[in-house]
Amino acid sequence: MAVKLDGKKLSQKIAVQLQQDVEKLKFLGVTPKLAVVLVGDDPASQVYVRNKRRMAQKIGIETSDLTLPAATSEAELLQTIAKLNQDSTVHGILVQLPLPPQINEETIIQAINPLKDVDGFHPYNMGKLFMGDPYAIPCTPNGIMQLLSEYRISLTGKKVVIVGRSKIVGRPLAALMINHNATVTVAHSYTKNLFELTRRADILVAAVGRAEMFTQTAIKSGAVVVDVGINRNDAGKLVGDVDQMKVADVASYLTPVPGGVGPMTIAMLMKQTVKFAERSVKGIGND
Ligand SMILES: NC(=O)C1=CN([C@@H]2O[C@H](COP(=O)(O)OP(=O)(O)OC[C@H]3O[C@@H](n4cnc5c(N)ncnc54)[C@H](OP(=O)(O)O)[C@@H]3O)[C@@H](O)[C@H]2O)C=CC1
Ligand SMILES: Nc1nc(=O)c2c([nH]1)NC[C@@H]1CN(c3ccc(C(=O)N[C@@H](CCC(=O)O)C(=O)O)cc3)C=[N+]21
Ligand SMILES: [Mg+2]
Repeated sequence: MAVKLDGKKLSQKIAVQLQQDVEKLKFLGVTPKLAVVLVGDDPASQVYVRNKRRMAQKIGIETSDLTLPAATSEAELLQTIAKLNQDSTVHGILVQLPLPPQINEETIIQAINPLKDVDGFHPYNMGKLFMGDPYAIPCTPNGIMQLLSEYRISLTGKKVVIVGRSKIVGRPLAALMINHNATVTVAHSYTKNLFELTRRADILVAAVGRAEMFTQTAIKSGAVVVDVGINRNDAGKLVGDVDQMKVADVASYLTPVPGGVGPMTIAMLMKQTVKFAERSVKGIGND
């Protein structure tokens, strides 16, 4: 049976550390503040907003949630971002993706001050990441790396297959894992013979968004399996991209859904916000 990579447990441990960092900041007169902009009502984004609010409260981070109607124009959203960029009490800005079709995602991401870009999606931050010198690391990839590290799973020399090439998960994770000396292959909807490829992976990351599409036939015996997917199955239950029951028999380590990558994403979002707040105070923080 695979060992569970317990993201919920690790995220709680990180929250305790962050609580202390926030206390220090408050002593110096600074309260870390994260602004989250949600346009419309994407279901995965709503789960994110809810869980994020809960953890921020626990740590002592102030959050301001701006929910705009699905019909919001690009110009209106740009105005909202400009205000947040100018507001010196706001340390982190997150615009939830996907955005409605009338809004160009690239235009919006580029409008966020890269120094407040907690997601790390701005081309400046993506560029820094790909050059091996990140300023802000995207939260889901960062959470996966922290979780592997916690369980002493090394990336050096490992064959990694990432299924999915989105800007939220697949692309930045590939960059991070290259930076950590893994040999990385990124698969997507045009990949041929997908399971032949995934069966060769020492570490498989599933980030597709299709309920339980990976079964034991997709996995090498003893592989580490990271399930990023958040889907509803036919019964309305929250499930990942991996058939957990079947894969647990062949994998060495496996992230559960829920309780794996999701809580780590939120913990990394909190950590990045605190880091940005620390950088705004002279003399504390690492860089
Ligand atoms: N746990 C967490 O913290 C997070 C979870 N998620 C979840 O992870 C999943 C993926 O999210 P996200 O990256 O935003 O999704 P996107 O929809 O942006 O990307 C999905 C990727 O999967 C690829 N793909 C689709 N179908 C197949 C297929 N049959 N075979 C191989 N590849 C395929 C697509 O290929 P192509 O590029 O060719 O279209 C694309 O690259 C979702 O379930 C989402 O809810 C997302 C973010 C955080
Ligand atoms: N700009 C942007 N950045 C993102 O990082 C981003 C985004 N937009 N849009 C939506 C996706 C999705 N996402 C999730 C994060 C945490 C959980 C999460 O908390 N999951 C819990 C769910 C527990 C539950 O409530 O049942 C778990 O897996 O245990 C889910 C989904 C971040 N995303
Ligand atoms: Mg769009």
